[in-house]
Amino acid sequence: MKINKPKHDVNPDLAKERLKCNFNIEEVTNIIDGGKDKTVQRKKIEDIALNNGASLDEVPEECLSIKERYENAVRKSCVYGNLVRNEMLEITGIENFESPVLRRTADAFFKDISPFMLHLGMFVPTLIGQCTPEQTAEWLPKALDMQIIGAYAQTELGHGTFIRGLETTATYNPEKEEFVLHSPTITSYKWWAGGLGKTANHCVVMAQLYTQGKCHGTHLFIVKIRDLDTHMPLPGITVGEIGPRMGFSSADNGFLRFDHFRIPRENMLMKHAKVEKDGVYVKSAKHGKLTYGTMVFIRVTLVSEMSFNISKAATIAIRYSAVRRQTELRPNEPEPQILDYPTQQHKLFICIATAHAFQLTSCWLWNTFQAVLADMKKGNVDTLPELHALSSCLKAVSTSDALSHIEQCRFACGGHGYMLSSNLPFIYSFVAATRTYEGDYTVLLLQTARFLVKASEQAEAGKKLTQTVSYLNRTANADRLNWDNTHEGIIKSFQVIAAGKIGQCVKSIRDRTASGMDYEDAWLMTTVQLVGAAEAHCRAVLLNTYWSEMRKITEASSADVKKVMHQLAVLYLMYWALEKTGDLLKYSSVSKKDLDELQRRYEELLAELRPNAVGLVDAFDLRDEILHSSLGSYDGRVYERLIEEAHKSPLNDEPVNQSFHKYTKPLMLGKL
Ligand SMILES: CCCCC/C=C\C/C=C\C/C=C\C/C=C\CCCC(=O)SCCNC(=O)CCNC(=O)[C@H](O)C(C)(C)COP(=O)(O)OP(=O)(O)OC[C@H]1O[C@@H](n2cnc3c(N)ncnc32)[C@H](O)[C@@H]1OP(=O)(O)O
Ligand SMILES: Cc1cc2nc3c(=O)[nH]c(=O)nc-3n(C[C@H](O)[C@H](O)[C@H](O)COP(=O)(O)OP(=O)(O)OC[C@H]3O[C@@H](n4cnc5c(N)ncnc54)[C@H](O)[C@@H]3O)c2cc1C
Repeated sequence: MKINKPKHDVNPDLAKERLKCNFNIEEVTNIIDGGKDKTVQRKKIEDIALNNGASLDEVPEECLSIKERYENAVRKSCVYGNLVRNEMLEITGIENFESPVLRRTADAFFKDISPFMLHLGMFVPTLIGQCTPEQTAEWLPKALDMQIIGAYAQTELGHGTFIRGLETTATYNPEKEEFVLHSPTITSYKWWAGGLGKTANHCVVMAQLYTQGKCHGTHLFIVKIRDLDTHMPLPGITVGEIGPRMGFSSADNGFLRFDHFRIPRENMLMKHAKVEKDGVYVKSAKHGKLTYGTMVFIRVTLVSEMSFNISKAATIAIRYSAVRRQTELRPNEPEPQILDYPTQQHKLFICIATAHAFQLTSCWLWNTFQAVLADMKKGNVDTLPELHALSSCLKAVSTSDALSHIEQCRFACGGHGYMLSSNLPFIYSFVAATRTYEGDYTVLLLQTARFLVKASEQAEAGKKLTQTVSYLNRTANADRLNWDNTHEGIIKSFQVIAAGKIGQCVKSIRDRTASGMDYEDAWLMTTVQLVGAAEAHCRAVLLNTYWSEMRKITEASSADVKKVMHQLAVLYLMYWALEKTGDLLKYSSVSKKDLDELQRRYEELLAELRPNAVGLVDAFDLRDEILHSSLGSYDGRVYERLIEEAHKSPLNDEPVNQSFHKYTKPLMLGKL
């Protein structure tokens, strides 16, 4: 298999690591991609993106000013967007515009984020999910062809989480058959939307719909905000960029204020509800939250996005750890590679396993999502609450875990991991945002908790529950599980922990209401426990899904690949069992002896995986142009690249910086 042709000789330590690898790397790559044909397709698309050369920055993007950075990102986005439109979509098929493969090639162009990302990531999916067929025919081809560029403007300065509290109004005027969009307060400014500040000429806006004197709650509207020719904001629109932030530095997150801005009636996205010409409001949706569909879609895709980001960080940190040597173990012996330290393996091997766990879970979640969409097409919305609960907790936990694992990868690279040229700080700050956007961690776990409490009550009443909570049927009456030191035993114990925590929440709420509290207060007082219960449920789902999908997907694999995939999944189970020993002690009969045994086996497993560590990250098949890392390149020439990158610093353009003559010298001479 052709991967990453090295420009230089490969670092000898890294070369030796590759000789140690005892499984077929290409076979694992195919598993990750979802099949051999998918690998071939991915490589074809990557070749298109990478052969283009537009990704090459003469000056690293982080060394540019805010304006230059944005302008450079727009330049690259146009080249990239053109490639997506003219070449890549032909290969994936236009219906797969959100393919993770396209997302992956974007990283060859941007270390940070493209200002067009939200156009493809949220604007287009909203048109697909929220338009009538006539509206789709009107807007979608233009959006896919980049004739119009859109943003998703939902969050306001005063409200992100509580969508029902949004203040922007859309008031229908039947005489003119128009909606009037207005921002009545400071807190009603639209705030945060990616690409809105300078790039987009259209946006989807979430606003409170008023017609015939009545408010019907939040609905979506498509709004043209800039002239297509001059790009000037239209009269009645105030739009701009919200200012520098922790990451997302090459995109233009925006603010937007409406001053009685008029749009045609047809610009309300009317798939689930409409306003007739005379102002009559008609709701066709069978579920009240279908206008939140784009958020559910993105939460589903974020699980695979987290797998991709962890795999990047793990590749960088593991290749670096094979090259880096530090500290004499015994006098007069060479310093070991830092990858030989079990503490380093503990930080890093879980990252490889987690990337696999999230990838397999994301495929399973995607299939569940498609099945729910198919149900909804037939008018059945019964499966939506379970999908909402599932996508909420998996989004919350996958983004949160990804963030802490990526931080561990940075720690694992010592001082050099702090360099932007390592790319780890970019990956970290990008992923840090995912824990907040598209629904904050705590808020989404509380959504899952609502579903779990109801499910637990149904199990108590003897009702048969749906698949992801069916363990509540089995464990409703279980008190403490008899510890069973097998893989299935660990998974079962996580289901028992989840059931126990949910049961405890139900009990706390009941005790509190019994002592006179109203339900809302009892719920509020229990929310710390409810978040824990939803997290426990999510862990049970992740462990179970990873284990069963791994076994399915490796059924026809070679013995060596089966073995290493199995080892990774076992590592994942053991890691989480050891992380949650308190819960295991509370909800199962596990003893100190069992836990000591688990710890010993975990440490042995780290040692067993050690020879395959570099092979396992090579199997992610992340080309250097996508990794952008001085520490993680395929050739392992870490020190040469660090020096090369240092020379690119604009401060090295001249031997003496002018500030010496202006400030430092006068200070030295006492003339300041
Ligand atoms: C080149 C190719 C590119 C392809 C790109 C592909 C992928 C992209 C990958 C990565 C993306 C990259 C970059 C993206 C960058 C940035 C994107 C950021 C975009 C945003 O950041 S964009 C704003 C998102 N902003 C939120 O995320 C707000 C969170 N806040 C909420 O989401 C709600 O506000 C909530 C749920 C907290 C309360 O809402 P509420 O107050 O209205 O609801 P309420 O409490 O009344 O619940 C009544 C009943 O509805 C149920 N329910 C609620 N939601 C439901 C749903 N969605 N579906 C089904 N049921 C639902 C409840 O569970 C309950 O059910 P029950 O009654 O049975 O218990
Ligand atoms: C990089 C980035 C890009 C974004 N892009 C977009 C975009 O393109 N379009 C868009 O519309 N929005 C976008 N957003 C906004 C984003 O969706 C919101 O910031 C997010 O949903 C969180 O809402 P909030 O900011 O109102 O947080 P808040 O809800 O104010 O949260 C603050 C704290 O309060 C807690 N909290 C809030 N409510 C509850 C509750 N009910 N129970 C317990 N605790 C609670 C939270 O847990 C959190 O700790 C973006 C945000 C970021 C950071």
